[in-house]
Amino acid sequence: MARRTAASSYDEGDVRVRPGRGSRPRSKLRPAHTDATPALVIAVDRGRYTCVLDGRTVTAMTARELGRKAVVVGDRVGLVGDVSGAPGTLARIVRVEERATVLRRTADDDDPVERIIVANADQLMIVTAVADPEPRPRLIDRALVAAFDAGIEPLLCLTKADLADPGPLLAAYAPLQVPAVVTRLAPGSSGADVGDVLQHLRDRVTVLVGHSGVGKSTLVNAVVPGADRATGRVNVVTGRGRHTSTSAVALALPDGGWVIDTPGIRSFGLAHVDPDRLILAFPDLAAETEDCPRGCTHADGEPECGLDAALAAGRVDADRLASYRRLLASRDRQAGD
Ligand SMILES: Nc1nc2c(ncn2[C@@H]2O[C@H](COP(=O)(O)OP(=O)(O)OP(=O)(O)O)[C@@H](O)[C@H]2O)c(=O)[nH]1
Ligand SMILES: [Zn+2]
Repeated sequence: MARRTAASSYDEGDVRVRPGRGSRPRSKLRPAHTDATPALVIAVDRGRYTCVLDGRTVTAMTARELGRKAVVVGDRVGLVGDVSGAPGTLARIVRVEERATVLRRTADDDDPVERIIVANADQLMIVTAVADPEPRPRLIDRALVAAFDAGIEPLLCLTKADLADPGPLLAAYAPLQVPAVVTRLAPGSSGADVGDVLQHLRDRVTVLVGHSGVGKSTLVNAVVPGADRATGRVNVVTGRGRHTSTSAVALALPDGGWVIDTPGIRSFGLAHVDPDRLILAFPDLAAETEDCPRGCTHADGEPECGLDAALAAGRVDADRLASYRRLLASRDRQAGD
């Protein structure tokens, strides 16, 4: 029985399982690799992991003892072997630290499995153009739900404010009290005037999501000098679309913090989202659900939902409740909708 427990913990990929204070012989367990060097995974490409430690870049592969556990961008790992980063060297990842947050990408036609794409992000920047392409509020809603569910703080970024007034979109999201920033093309330049975006990014690990053409690469180039993310829809050299890579990559911000660009995310799987968890992101509303019937989803039309009583009594704001319920309902829509 005890053996099964241990084996299943290993299946979870937790290679840091330690013997319970000398109660079992050490030799039966994996080496603890107390000498492993801590590093951060910033890119993944065909079984090779780009890691940074002490400001240098080291290429690594996963050690066999990790089993099938996936290592993703943002993971904090332990490295052994040659960690010099010298050309041609390859270190080994022997452990993956417990993840504070995980962001999942929904299953789609190309890949039927829902996968973790980024670990340990603390902010999700949802990039939307105010025009060209037109905003897609349902996608914004779904990204917000994914963020709230993952315990990652959302940040709304409205780009191309030189083309249209961001006011209506800001107003539409105001009841959710999500922080928002606005960017535009800097006059006479192809670069973005990123305004106060930087101050929201400093010292944080921010994942960027947004559909094609919203100006995500333009934004990354403006906040990470030298990032050299390709902009524009088509690669002029190859003539092909430039979606050659679908994996995330972390880029260091000059003043501390990371931005993680995610070319692969088209939408989020929300089927797993639990209403009891989502409402925790709305403490004012959550306080009104204590007397809800068991199993109440707090959705529109739920009999005797405490939120309706609170609304009738004027204890909650009607726009905020409507926004919350709209987000809740976005779980039931098609992923790409
Ligand atoms: N007018 C205006 N155009 C912008 C702005 N930001 C980006 N663009 C333009 O919008 C187009 C798309 O920008 P990208 O940065 O490549 O967009 P992206 O989101 O990275 O697109 P994908 O890589 O396809 O996902 C480019 O032609 C940019 O020059 C802006 O603030 N205002
Ligand atoms: Zn309820």
